[in-house]
Amino acid sequence: MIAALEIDNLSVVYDEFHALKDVSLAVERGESFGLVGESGSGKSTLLRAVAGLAPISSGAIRIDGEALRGSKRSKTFYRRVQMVFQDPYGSLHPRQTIDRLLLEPLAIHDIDDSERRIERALDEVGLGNGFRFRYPHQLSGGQRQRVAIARALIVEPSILLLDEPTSALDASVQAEVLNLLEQIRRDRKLTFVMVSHDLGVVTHMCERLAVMRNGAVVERLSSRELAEGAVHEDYTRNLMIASKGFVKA
Ligand SMILES: Nc1ncnc2c1ncn2[C@@H]1O[C@H](COP(=O)(O)OP(=O)(O)OP(=O)(O)O)[C@@H](O)[C@H]1O
Repeated sequence: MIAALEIDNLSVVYDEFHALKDVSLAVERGESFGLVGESGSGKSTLLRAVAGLAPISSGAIRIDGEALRGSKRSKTFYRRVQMVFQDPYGSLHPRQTIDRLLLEPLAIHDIDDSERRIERALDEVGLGNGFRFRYPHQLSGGQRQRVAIARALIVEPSILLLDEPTSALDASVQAEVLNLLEQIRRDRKLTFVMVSHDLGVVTHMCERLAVMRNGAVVERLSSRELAEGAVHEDYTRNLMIASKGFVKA
């Protein structure tokens, strides 16, 4: 079976600095895959490279078997991968209504049918049509993140890249948004790649994960293995100790 996302020997180099070194991963369709690692280990860079937001120095990224690189990537390629960032304030333009914010990706991808899609997306993230003409500052943090999720979903991607999607939220709101994401993944049969510094969140949401250090993958394991402390690297054990509330290694 063709993997939803295949990353082969991917490297990203900024000037002389190797932010990613020969990273290889395969994520199956419908799977929720986690990326963990200390700050600066390259997790966001990996997501950004898949989304076309970081320059690929060498290696390949395939989505549903289709490999395209650099400027040769088509719009439909990008449409299949959407990203949700940690800080919805940063990703939602403050002077645009929710309606405008949702129309923007539709315009970029030349998608008609905006009325139906906006209604469906808002409904799906638990915000009714009443939110359409509000501005981001008129929403709570959790509601803003729901808008960011709706904005990613509206172009009907097959993969959602989630970069610390709930780290900026209070604990109870965090659980609500994680449950919402899980529901959406099942309903839409989406593939997730999720970055979180919180190992509890990753093991709750993902079946398998990769541990990153200094731009490389140092260990791959299942969430069950992580939860049971069946890890090989001391580095992974240290991440477990550092992650608040996670099983002590
Ligand atoms: N545009 C850029 N130019 C130069 N260096 C960059 C750029 N983007 C990221 N880096 C560097 O690449 C390394 C990896 O950064 P990245 O944001 O991927 O780490 P991360 O694991 O996501 O960290 P965090 O958990 O703190 O978000 C860091 O050392 C960072 O400074």
